Amino acid sequence: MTPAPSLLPVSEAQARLIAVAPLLPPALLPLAEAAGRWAAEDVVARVDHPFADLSAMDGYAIRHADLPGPWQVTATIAAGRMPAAPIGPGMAARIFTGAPLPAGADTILVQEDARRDGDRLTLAGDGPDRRGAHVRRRAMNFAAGDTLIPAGARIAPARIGLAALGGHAVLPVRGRARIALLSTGDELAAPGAPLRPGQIHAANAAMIAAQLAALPVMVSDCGIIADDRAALARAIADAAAQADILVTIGGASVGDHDLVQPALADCGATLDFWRIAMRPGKPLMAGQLSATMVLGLPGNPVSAFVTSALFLMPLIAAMGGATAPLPPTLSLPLGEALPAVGPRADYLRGRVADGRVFPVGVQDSGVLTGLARADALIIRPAHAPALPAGAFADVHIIA
Ligand SMILES: Nc1nc2c(c(=O)[nH]1)N[C@H]1C(S)=C(S)[C@@H](COP(=O)(O)OP(=O)(O)OC[C@H]3O[C@@H](n4cnc5c(N)ncnc54)[C@H](O)[C@@H]3O)O[C@H]1N2
Ligand code: MOO
Repeated sequence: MTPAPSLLPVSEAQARLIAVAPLLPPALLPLAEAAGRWAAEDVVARVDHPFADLSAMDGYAIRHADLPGPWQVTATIAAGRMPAAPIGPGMAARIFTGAPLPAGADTILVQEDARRDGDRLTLAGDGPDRRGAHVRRRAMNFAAGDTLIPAGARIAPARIGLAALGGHAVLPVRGRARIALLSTGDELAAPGAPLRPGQIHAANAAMIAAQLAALPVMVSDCGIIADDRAALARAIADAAAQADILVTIGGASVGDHDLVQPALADCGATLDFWRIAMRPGKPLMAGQLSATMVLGLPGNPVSAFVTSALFLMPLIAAMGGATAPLPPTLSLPLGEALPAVGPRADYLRGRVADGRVFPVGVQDSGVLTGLARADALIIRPAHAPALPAGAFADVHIIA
């Protein structure tokens, strides 16, 4: 048995990978295309929002000191127009949501609380409960010069809206990572292809491409390469030449037919690390071939999925400029007791229900049915003690 100390802890392996991840070149993209990328520089507001004190309701702009009225309505102000004149004591302006208050006004009387008779306005309900009621103050959202999206933050939909409000039509981001997927193994046939005796359908490339679908990537599936060192080396060299990240799948372990590492060496690749203290995913390898980052994922489908979630997806985020590329963790109470953990951190397939997380399915790295029902990975650190039901455990959400 391989002694535990030769296995690299997960967090150390992630840190090493992120430390050597090269940044993709910067680009300016229209707002709609920038969604899901990471800001390459701070995005700074070019205007105040709101640009002035605005009404938040349809009603009347008044002076709070004039309550309880009555008032003389002297003007009408719609959104998109500026008030023509200030209002003086006893005066009110008809105003609509989003319109700027006239000088002198400090409060909005909502129309449901007002009675209008010609230009005469009286209080019909409770009226505003405070000075400044229903007024959105100038720059209460942001002021010109404020940072709207810090460099390295993911550009989520609300941030697209924020950038548009702040005066931006294009955003500084980084290019999409070109990912080449190379599956290896004599036993693999393409999905849907007829099976020769001894063969199975290759599942991992399609699964990983789907896992990356929400990330800024261009995925090329370079197909299945037989367990032949020279053929594998040729395929690796060809695929790496066109990719920012080459992902091999299978052949990462120690068997006589696990040829990825020797084939990578034949191509002149350097190996940064191999074998992680995790289950599944132990045989993961990481290295570089010229400017291309190389990740060698284990072939077992659950191992491939978990190492993709913990290493490939963070690598893509790091190359895309993310300041926090690692998957977020959430602490949830366990739905059932879990045993103590050995020298490899355990990533159990779990399902969240009623605010608790339950292990789901057979926990074997070759059995995909459990993962297919899972929406979380329950993280059990190496050497962690047994936990009773109700104890908290960290999870990564994978759904
Ligand atoms: N003596 C040892 N044997 C193994 C060790 C070890 O430390 N010593 N590690 C085990 C662990 S842990 C894993 S994980 C696997 C990973 O091995 P490989 O990366 O070399 O993967 P393969 O042998 O190529 O395949 C493993 C398994 O997965 C199936 N497979 C492969 N590719 C695909 C694909 N694209 N789609 C679906 N299924 C795939 C393959 O047929 C095998 O059944 O090694 C252990 N062995
Ligand atoms: O990494 Mo392996 O997945 O433990 O079977």
